[in-house]
Amino acid sequence: MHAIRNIVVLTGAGLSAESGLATFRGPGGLWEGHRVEDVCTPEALAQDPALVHRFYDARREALDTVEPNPAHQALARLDAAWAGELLIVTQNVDDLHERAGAQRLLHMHGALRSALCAACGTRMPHEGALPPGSGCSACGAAALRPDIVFFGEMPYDMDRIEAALADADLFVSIGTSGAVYPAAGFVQMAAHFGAATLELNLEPSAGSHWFEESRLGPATRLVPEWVE
Ligand SMILES: CC(C)NC(=O)[C@H](Cc1c[nH]c2ccccc12)NC(=O)[C@H](CCCC/N=C(/NCCC(=O)O)S[C@H]1O[C@H](COP(=O)(O)OP(=O)(O)OC[C@H]2O[C@@H](n3cnc4c(N)ncnc43)[C@H](O)[C@@H]2O)[C@@H](O)[C@H]1O)NC(=O)OCc1ccccc1
Repeated sequence: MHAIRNIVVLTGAGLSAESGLATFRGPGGLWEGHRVEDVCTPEALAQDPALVHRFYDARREALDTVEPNPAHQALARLDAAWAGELLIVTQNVDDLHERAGAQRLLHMHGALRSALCAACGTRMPHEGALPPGSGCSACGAAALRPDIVFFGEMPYDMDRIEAALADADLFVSIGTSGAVYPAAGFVQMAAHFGAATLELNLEPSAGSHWFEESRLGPATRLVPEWVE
């Protein structure tokens, strides 16, 4: 096996589960009987902006009640120590990666601590509740929305992600069910360009068969073991 220099790590809700944040497809999924698809689409935002804004206000507020766990901390240590290329691509909208100290990180599905102007496209840090019709400081339009990539919307930084996958020697997927695209297709892309592929997950995922190796167990055990 060729030397590992360039690593891409993909993370999902399972990474933050042991910090106390609900996953999407675990028991009692995220939202008061709402399917995520019902509150996480442009149509839902158009139909019932108050519901969608309240959904993300509640998740933003919950961030103050949780802490990064040993899996987040291990990835931050790897980020600080790894001399080669490393890119942590998270599907998570929580801020636990960066609170653990991760730097080489991108949120492909947006972030709770950010707001997006639907009129001019400006993204800006945001704390606290975000009522519908909040004004954009860049263009003045009353068009701020949660800075979240909804279903049917293009994820952020796909060019950077695809370039990193094409150069990767190792692709590692942690705490994701492999149910949502384009993230679920990254393992195939990385393998196509010759990367070794490793999955760390509590249970087999929809994409496990694409990985050369799958280790099953809680992220707080598997990730520090893998990093050390
Ligand atoms: C449902 C699915 C079939 N639908 C899609 O994939 C759609 C449509 C689609 C596109 N291409 C396709 C191809 C085929 C089929 C469908 C599609 N994709 C999209 O709409 C995407 C955008 C999707 C992004 C939606 N936003 C999210 N999040 C933000 C919101 C929010 O967070 O509220 S997705 C959201 O759901 C996904 C949930 O998955 P996971 O994170 O994996 O969580 P889950 O609960 O499912 O699983 C947890 C896992 O962890 C494990 N686990 C649990 N505890 C632990 C533990 N303790 N330790 C370790 N592991 C653990 C469990 O075993 C489990 O496996 C994440 O991506 C998450 O971000 N956009 C797009 O395609 O745009 C088009 C386009 C293209 C070009 C140009 C313009 C437009």
